Order: sequence, then C-alpha cells, then structure tokens
Amino acid sequence: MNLKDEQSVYLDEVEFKDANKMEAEPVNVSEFQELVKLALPKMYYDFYAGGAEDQHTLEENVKAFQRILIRPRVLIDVSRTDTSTTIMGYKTSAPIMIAPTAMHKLAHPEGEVATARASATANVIMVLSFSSTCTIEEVASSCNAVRFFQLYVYKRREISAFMVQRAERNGFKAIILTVDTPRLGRREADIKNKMVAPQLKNFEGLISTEVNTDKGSNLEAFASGVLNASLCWKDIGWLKSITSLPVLIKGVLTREDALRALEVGVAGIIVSNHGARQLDYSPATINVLEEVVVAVQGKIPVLFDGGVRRGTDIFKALALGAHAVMIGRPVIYGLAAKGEHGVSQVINMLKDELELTMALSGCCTVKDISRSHLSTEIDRLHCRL
Ligand SMILES: Cc1cc2nc3c(=O)[nH]c(=O)nc-3n(C[C@H](O)[C@H](O)[C@H](O)COP(=O)(O)O)c2cc1C
Ligand SMILES: CC(C)CC(=O)C(=O)O
Repeated sequence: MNLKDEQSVYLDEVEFKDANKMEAEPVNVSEFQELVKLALPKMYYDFYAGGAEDQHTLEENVKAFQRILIRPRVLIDVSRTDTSTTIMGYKTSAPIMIAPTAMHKLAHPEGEVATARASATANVIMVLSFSSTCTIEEVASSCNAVRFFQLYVYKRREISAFMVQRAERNGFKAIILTVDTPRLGRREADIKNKMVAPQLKNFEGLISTEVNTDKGSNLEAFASGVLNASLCWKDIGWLKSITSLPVLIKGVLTREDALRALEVGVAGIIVSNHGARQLDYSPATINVLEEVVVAVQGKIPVLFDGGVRRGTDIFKALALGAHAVMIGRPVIYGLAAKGEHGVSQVINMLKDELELTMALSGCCTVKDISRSHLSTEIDRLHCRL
C-alpha cells in the first residue's frame, strides 16, 4: 500500500503540524518518534514518551548504552548469520520481545490487536499489558502467536486472579508480574496535561477505570485507587498457586532482589526500571544488567528492557547476559505512525540492525555474542589501573 494512503487511515484524523515531514520514510526508531511527536495529541505523546520527575533515568537509559563500545572480531566467516533464538522454550526470530505497554488505542484505533498481528508476522513474543485497551480475548483471537500476559495485583486481588484465568484460558504462555509499581511514579507531564485514563474493556463489570479529577493526572488517581501497595515476596507463592503458567517478575534492579527471586522460585527475571516512569534516579537498566546476571548464575533466564533503540543496544544487552530484550516505546511509535505496518517496520529495523551488528562484530548466531565483544566504562577504567 502507498505510504500516504496508509497513513491517511488514521493520521488524517489528528492534527498535522508539519505534513511535509510526515511524508518522510523513517529509517530508524528516533525518526519514528519524531513523526509521532508531530502526529499525536500532546497529552498522549507525553504519556508515551515521558518519564518520572526530572527524567534523569529516562535520559540515562539511552545514554548508558552509548557509553558501551563494541569490540568487533574480524576474519570470521559471517556470510550466514542467524538472529533466531529460544525464549522460555519458544523459538522466535530474534531475541526481541514486545514489552507490555498500556493503552495502545490512544496511539492507534486498532490498539493491541494491530501490535499483536505485527508480532505474529515477525515471529516475536508480545507481552500484553494488564492495562490494554483491547480485551484479552480480542488479542488472543486476532492472530496465532506466542504471547505472555503482564499482571498488576490490584487491591481487589480477585480481579487480578480473574485476569490470570482469562489469560490462561486464552492461550497466553507466561505471567509477567510487574513488581516496581506499588504506586505510580510521578509523571509531571501527565499531571500538567491532566492525563485521562480511558475505560478499559477488560474490566467492564468489574471495576471502573474512569476517574474524573481536575487535580492532575487522572491516571495517577486511578492507579492509586487500585494498585496494591502491600504486595510482597510471599505473594509470589499465592500467584504460583492460582496458575499453572510460569511466573516471571519484571522490575528487578539489584543482585539482592535477583537472589530473592530465585529463592521464591520465579521462572525468569526482567531487569527493568519501567522505562524510567517509576523511580527517577534509579540506575539505567543496562548498567545493572550484569550484576543481576552474575547473581542468577544462569539458573533462570534474565530478560532486559529500557532504552533499547538500536540493534547495537540489543547486541550490548545480549553480551552482558540478557536472554532477550523487550521493546517498549519504539513499538508504540511504530503503531502511532502507521498501525500494524509501523510496528512491523520497527521490529524489522531493529532485527536488521542487530543482524548487521552481529556480522560486523564477527558473530554468526546470538550464542556467539559474548562479554568479550564489549568494552564498558568500568572495563576501560580497569585497563588504566
Ligand atoms: C506508555 C508506556 C506504558 C507502559 N505500561 C506498562 C504496563 O502497563 N505494564 C508494565 O509492566 N510496564 C509498562 N510500561 C513499561 C514497559 O513495559 C517497559 O518496561 C519500558 O517501556 C521499557 O523501556 P523503553 O520504553 O525505553 O523500551 C510502560 C511503558 C510505557 C512507555
Ligand atoms: C495504567 C498504568 C499503571 C500503566 C503503566 O504501567 C504505565 O503507564 O507505565
């Protein structure tokens, strides 16, 4: 389909600030973000792009990657390269997953169904957010793909238990419990914009997700009403008792918590700071990945997210021991710019960049990517001593 026609399906409905710029074909994730900044209503763009408070961690998530250099190896036959891998027993085309992000219909009318279709086409695993705008059933019936389900535990725990049952019944393959959100981080753009939380169809008849307050972020008001701030380690036992699916936890940033996670028997860990939307001045995730990987000693998979914008970033996270990376905002930017096709383009761009990085570094498969392919700031400091 002609790019212009395709965009007009949705983008004609929103105000164009710079129509000429919209004609340009983005060649990387940053250019997708620029397109979307022009196209989306400010309230929604800020919700997607923003982070907590000073947004120090938001910037660091990306910048910390830029301080890590790649040590390429030469004269290796890279005429055949293969980005495929296995994640939690499922074969995928690349060590890339779609991170759970809330409310895709604010980016595109087809919402999570479009994202799911793109993930199926690309053969990468999608994690559906607990706060999705399409229902679990709509997403499950939209295409055939391996999907995981992200969970928040609400004060009314029976609602969360019901969502787990629905995910299980609808063929989702794992539960990813987000553990970094006892309360919502302070997102100042949402406060200023009086961010509105739309009604979420998944919860119809269970709980109202619409909150009306003129005192700031409606989303924050909703979250503080429902999120269970008393959730703790012993509750992992409860979650494991209500599902036969593997339970992973998302939001670990320290070796101490990685060890606790092993003790309570989770099936995997996701090193994540929630895309820097929760605790500002928490570390850039790439800076703590190795600490967690070393603590876990290969006993369970360690996944990673935060600030991945390039194939080189994926390569770096794998070299530091991640099994795979999850992509948050870039997927939303693809979706907002061009729906399902845009999500496919973003995934393919990252996949192609990873494949090229592998070839130029002397790695034919993801297993060939090793710690010795990187030089971190700490490595360089040690060299000087
Ligand atoms: C707009 C937005 C909504 C998000 N919603 C959720 C969510 O519902 N559940 C969750 O566990 N994480 C959520 N996250 C965090 C992502 O899963 C992921 O950790 C983060 O986006 C990764 O960073 P990146 O955006 O730099 O790739 C959200 C992130 C963004 C940007
Ligand atoms: C509805 C929110 C709790 C979703 C979320 O996790 C986020 O916006 O970061």
